[in-house]
Amino acid sequence: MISLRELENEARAHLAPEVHDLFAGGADDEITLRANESAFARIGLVPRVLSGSAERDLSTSLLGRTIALPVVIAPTAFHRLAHPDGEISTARAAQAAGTIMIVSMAATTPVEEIPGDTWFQFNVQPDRELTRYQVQRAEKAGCRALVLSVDVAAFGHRERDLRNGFDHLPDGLVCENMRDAAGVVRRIEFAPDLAWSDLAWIREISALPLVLKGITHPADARRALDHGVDGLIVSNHGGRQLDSVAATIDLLPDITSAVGGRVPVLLDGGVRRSTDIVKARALGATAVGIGRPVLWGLAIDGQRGVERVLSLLREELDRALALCGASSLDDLSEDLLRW
Ligand SMILES: Cc1cc2nc3c(=O)[nH]c(=O)nc-3n(C[C@H](O)[C@H](O)[C@H](O)COP(=O)(O)O)c2cc1C
Ligand SMILES: CCCCCCC(=O)C(=O)O
Repeated sequence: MISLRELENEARAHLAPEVHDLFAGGADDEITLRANESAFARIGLVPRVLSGSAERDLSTSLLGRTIALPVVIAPTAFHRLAHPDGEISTARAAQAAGTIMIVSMAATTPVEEIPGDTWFQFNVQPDRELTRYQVQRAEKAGCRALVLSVDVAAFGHRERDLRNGFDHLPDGLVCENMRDAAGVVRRIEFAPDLAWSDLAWIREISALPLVLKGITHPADARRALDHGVDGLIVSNHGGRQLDSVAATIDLLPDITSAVGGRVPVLLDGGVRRSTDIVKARALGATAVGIGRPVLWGLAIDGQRGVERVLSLLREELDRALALCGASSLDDLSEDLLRW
């Protein structure tokens, strides 16, 4: 397979239809889901030539670490629905590619068993003691940052899942990171009362860097900086929460300009080609996250499938940099774009 698009098509044959829908789907009319990808296509590149960029450096620095390419694994639930080795395979592929995996609170593998350079994503639970336990578990397991999803005041209305009646995991699979201190698997709940003032409490329970995922408004980006967060992820949850949220690549410039380089800004949603990464970098993102492509690779061929996803992006990105006349990601700036 020679592109993420081909992998996406092939994955359909490797998944039960209702699981494919669970992974592929978005909220309501899936306007945001489609917009994420189509917005990238609306931005044109204006490459430079004769710049002598014989060698390209694809690495970037993120929260004190160097990653080999500016692509991280966005947190996605239920990897063992895609492949029996689930999150372990994903993590090994991320490790082989020299990048970070953000482990989901809804992972089907305990965070302690997931190897490599990991961050831990969580939603604050109404039972704050459960959240405290999860966060401390992740820290003890060696995760290097916490990613708090802030776009989950309620659960998105996913009509494909409602139509398919997909409302629980098959026997034998559970959200392993939802176990409480007694080992009981608790249901994921939502906390609409979560507020900026709760960030201080999260700081109290963990010393790890804190990244907010699901920032879309520049005023919220500024507010997050006032609260001392360590990073932001511009995300609309891959179109799975509030439908009609603007495409992330369209939201990015206002956020990076509000942040002014004070903390890293990542973007996820619809990244399927290296030219999408070039556009995000040119608009100030440090790195991008990929969600569904990882699940497609995993469904097709486990660890090797995810490695293929990452190596395709790496090869494409190296070529795109050469064709843009860039030697490193820092050479990508807004003047290479035409809106
Ligand atoms: C099947 C699936 C499960 C997801 N699970 C989570 C999750 O557990 N936590 C979270 O913050 N985001 C979750 N997301 C959202 C992703 O982290 C990410 O924002 C989104 O997938 C990016 O868009 P993309 O799939 O177009 O790359 C999920 C997305 C998908 C498709
Ligand atoms: C009630 C189960 C919630 C799983 C959360 C995973 C997620 O965020 C998603 O988009 O799916």
